[in-house]
Amino acid sequence: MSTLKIENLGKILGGNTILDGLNLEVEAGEIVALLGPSGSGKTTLLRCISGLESPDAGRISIDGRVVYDAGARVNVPPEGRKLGLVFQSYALWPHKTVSQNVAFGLEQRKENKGEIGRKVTEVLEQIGLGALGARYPGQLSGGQQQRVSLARAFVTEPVLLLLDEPLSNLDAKLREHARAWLREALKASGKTAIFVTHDQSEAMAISDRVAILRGGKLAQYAPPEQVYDQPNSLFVADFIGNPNIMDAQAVSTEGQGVRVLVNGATLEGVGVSDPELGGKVRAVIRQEHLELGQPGAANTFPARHVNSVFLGAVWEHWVEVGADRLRFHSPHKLSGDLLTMHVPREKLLVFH
Ligand SMILES: Nc1ncnc2c1ncn2[C@@H]1O[C@H](COP(=O)(O)OP(=O)(O)OP(=O)(O)O)[C@@H](O)[C@H]1O
Repeated sequence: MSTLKIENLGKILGGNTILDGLNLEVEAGEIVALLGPSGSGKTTLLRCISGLESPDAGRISIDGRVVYDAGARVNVPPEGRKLGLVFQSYALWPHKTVSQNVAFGLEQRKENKGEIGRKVTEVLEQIGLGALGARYPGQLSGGQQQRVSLARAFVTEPVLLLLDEPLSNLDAKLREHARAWLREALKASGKTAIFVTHDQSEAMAISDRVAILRGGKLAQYAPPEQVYDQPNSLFVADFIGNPNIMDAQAVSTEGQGVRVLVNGATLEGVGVSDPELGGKVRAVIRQEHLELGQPGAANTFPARHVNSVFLGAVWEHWVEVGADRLRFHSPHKLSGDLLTMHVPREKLLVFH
């Protein structure tokens, strides 16, 4: 049984369709990232799951219980959905200590005082804040405050955690550490979690599956490696990882393989969506799959070197091929104007 099941969810706001018959299932213990362009409906979806927003159509079940059903007029309020919410702003009480902040949800439920103390100590230990229970939020770093907000969500033993851009208030360096820590903490707790992020690497680093939204629908829902290596559409290929994209023409096909004409060169690639022979297609090459090749070798094409920038660990090089500018990385500086570029045939993705 899935911990979260969303069926045909619809939401209209200000006359616009924001969620458009969306379906999504999250298994127990799974971490799912909601990723998509601005305005694709990520926050609205999270708010509908939480009960803070009411959908207009469809059904939401949490842990096997229907919490929203448009047809049956079921709409369980947020506090009845057994959720843990973690906000971007942390939303901590400034005048309460860390322990008091974490205890708050349990006190609201009128749990036994001794039991509350035990649970708070346990969750603070678990989340690496054991020594900081007596401090006030103002005496903590951003990363520590984020941990408190997570501890506060954990302590109520929710069946599902909803996190709204949980790391976006941290500076870049802290954020990189925090994403590894957040995945570890969620996995150690065994909790099911769904989070919204604008950051692709964060989505991929933390989640088991990425749900990519486009116009209120699911564009692709798959593990991070699959979304990256096997995007199911040009939209997903382009959205994830900022790849090189060129106009091309499909010349012939053989099974999944497709031969394309790109800027005068004939290359072999993988057809993701059925290309029409002679028709216009788009050829996608990720930056790390483009490399220098030997003139005359298979799947190579000539290019003119136009620019290079040093990024520390690697050089980023820009080359021109016909009207296209392509980007690739290498550990070396480039010499020479005219280059031969190579792309392995399984790394050239062709979209209709
Ligand atoms: N109260 C509202 N009334 C009308 N339109 C709204 C309202 N709230 C949100 N919208 C619109 O709904 C769409 C989806 O918004 P939502 O915040 O869910 O997207 P998002 O994917 O989270 O975007 P972002 O990445 O920018 O946070 C946007 O076009 C937004 O302008």
